[in-house]
Parts: sequence; C-alpha cells; structure tokens
Amino acid sequence: MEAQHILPQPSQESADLANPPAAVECSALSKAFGRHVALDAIDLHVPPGSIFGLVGPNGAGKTTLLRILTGLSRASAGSVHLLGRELRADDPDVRRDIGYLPDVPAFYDRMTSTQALRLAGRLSGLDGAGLSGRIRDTLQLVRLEAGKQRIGKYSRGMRQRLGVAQALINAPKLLLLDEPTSALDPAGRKELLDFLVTLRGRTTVFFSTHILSDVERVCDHVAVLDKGKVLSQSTMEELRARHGQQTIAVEVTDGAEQLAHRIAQAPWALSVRPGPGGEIMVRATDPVAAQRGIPSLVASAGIGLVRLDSAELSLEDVFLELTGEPAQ
Ligand SMILES: Nc1ncnc2c1ncn2[C@@H]1O[C@H](COP(=O)(O)OP(=O)(O)OP(=O)(O)O)[C@@H](O)[C@H]1O
Repeated sequence: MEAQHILPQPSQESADLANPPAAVECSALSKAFGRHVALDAIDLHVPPGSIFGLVGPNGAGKTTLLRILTGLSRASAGSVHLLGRELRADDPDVRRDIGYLPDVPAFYDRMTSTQALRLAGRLSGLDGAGLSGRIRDTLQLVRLEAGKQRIGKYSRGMRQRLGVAQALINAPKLLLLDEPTSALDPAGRKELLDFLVTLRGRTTVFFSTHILSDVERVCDHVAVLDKGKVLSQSTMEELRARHGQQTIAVEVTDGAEQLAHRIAQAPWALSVRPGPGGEIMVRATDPVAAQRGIPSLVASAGIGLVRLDSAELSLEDVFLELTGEPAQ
C-alpha cells in the first residue's frame, strides 16, 4: 500500500507547537450499562503521532471506549480530550479530524465502493473534484476497484478494506480502528499493518485488538485493558523492560518441578510458572533477593544450574502476568 497521497500533510500550526496536545486524553472515564461497569475510571494518554495498541481480552471494554471516543456513545462520568479539545455532544467539530473504523463496518449493500466513499466524504464536508481525487486514491490504497460491483457482494476482507478507506477519506489526524485486522487473512493483515506503519509520526493511530503479535509488529505504545480497567500503559520497550526485570528465568539440569515448588515457598516469590523454553519463570517482589536466593535453592535440591537471567518477555508473557489469562 502506498500512502503519500492520502496522508494528512504536517501542518505549520502543529510544527510550531513545542508540545502538541495528546491525541487522546481520558480522565477518570467511566461507562456503566445498568449495573454493569464496562469502563471503570480509566486514565489514558495517547501521545500525538504514536501507533498505540489497546489490547484486552473479549469483554474488556475496548469497543465501549472507542464508541465513546467517536461520540457514538456517551460516558457515564469523566472527560475526554481529542487533539487538545474536549469531546462534547454539542461540539461536533471535535470529530472533524477523526477517522473511525468500527469492529463491523456497516454499508448500504446496494451502493458501490465509490458511492459509499462519496457519501462518507460529503458527511465529512468534502465535495467536488477534491473528493473525487481522494476517493480514487483511497480505493487504490486499499486495493479495491472503483467499478460497478455492489458492496453486498463483497467478502468480509473487502468490506474491512472499504472500512479503512472510509476512515481515511477525510485525511484524519487521529485514526481510531476497532479490531482492524480480525476479519483479514494473514496476507491482508500484514498489508494493513505495514500500511499503518507508514502513518507513524503523521497521523496518530489508535487501534484495539486481542491479537498481540499485531501490537508487537507495529505499535510503539501499548495499553492493557481488562475488565474495564487500564492495567498498564507505556511504550513497548518500557513495558517489556519493567516486567522483564521483575521476572527471572531459571534453567536447571533436571528436577525443575521440584525446584519450582521450593522457589514458590520463598518470601520474595510472587508467581512461579513454566516458561516457553522449558525454564522456570519466577516473578519476584525483590528481584535482587531472588537472584541471590535461587542458586542456594538449586544447590540444596542437589541439581545443576544452567542459566539464571532476567527474562526476555514477549507481550504474550506480559499480558499473562497482568491479566492472569493467556490472550485469546
Ligand atoms: N450496549 C450494552 N449493553 C449492556 N452491556 C454492554 C453493552 N455494550 C457492551 N456491554 C458490556 O460491556 C463489556 C465490555 O464490552 P465491549 O464490547 O466494550 O468489550 P470488548 O473489549 O470490545 O470485547 P470484544 O473484543 O469481545 O468486542 C462487556 O461485558 C459487554 O457485555
């Protein structure tokens, strides 16, 4: 995918700002459906220009949050600022610079791709030759024909790609995507993710997903949402480093199960579980005490120590540590 025609151009105004505002700033944001709390006083800071992944299992509250950010749903409490302006029901202008791809994009099935994008463009205030050019460019970008085929005949993947084109029609400064890759085959996923990378630094991309490898592939920032709470938010490096330091990988010659049992009794042991390479992964309240204590536990068990190291954690490991559940 080639992005240069459809990318928003960096504005002089934003270049002049020493500290551009956060693309998304949520403060104590809550949403309840009756007695069910879907979002529980979340604070979220999405830096401008970032590719930000919001990961969470089914039911975490991802779609609820994205619907609030796009103005499709109202928060029960708290505030949202988008690109420096407060999101309010009586101020539709705030949403002018936003593109949105819902989890299941809806179209009029009797329309063609061009007609759907013309409608979306007009709703964004575009018209004339400028709109026609943008329709051509965005369709080319998502590899869809401008022909006579009706959307009702499209595959799921084609509908998803048309949804991306629709979200980009107004050259948004903030692109919100709800599970953008879930309906795509591996080649389509790779293509969409590669395209999102080309937007880095020019448009803020905020997307929700439960596919951790997608986040690892393209995101520079990540937040973990679970049961309506933000458990963690940081850069990808900070997330891995923070959790890696607290987790120690222990590899022994034999008797790993017996050793794991002994380690679990130590006062500094938070959790002990098998790692991907057959080693024992130890999460410790005091990593230094754990690094000192583990060799003597290995020696007293009469087995040999092969490796004792800070763990190299994948996002999958971090997610498991934070939520206590593997990603679906
Ligand atoms: N309109 C609604 N009425 C009642 N409960 C709702 C409504 N919308 C969402 N919920 C509940 O709020 C919680 C969060 O749902 P949400 O769809 O935001 O999660 P999600 O992280 O997007 O999950 P998924 O990946 O399955 O789409 C769930 O428990 C869901 O059942």
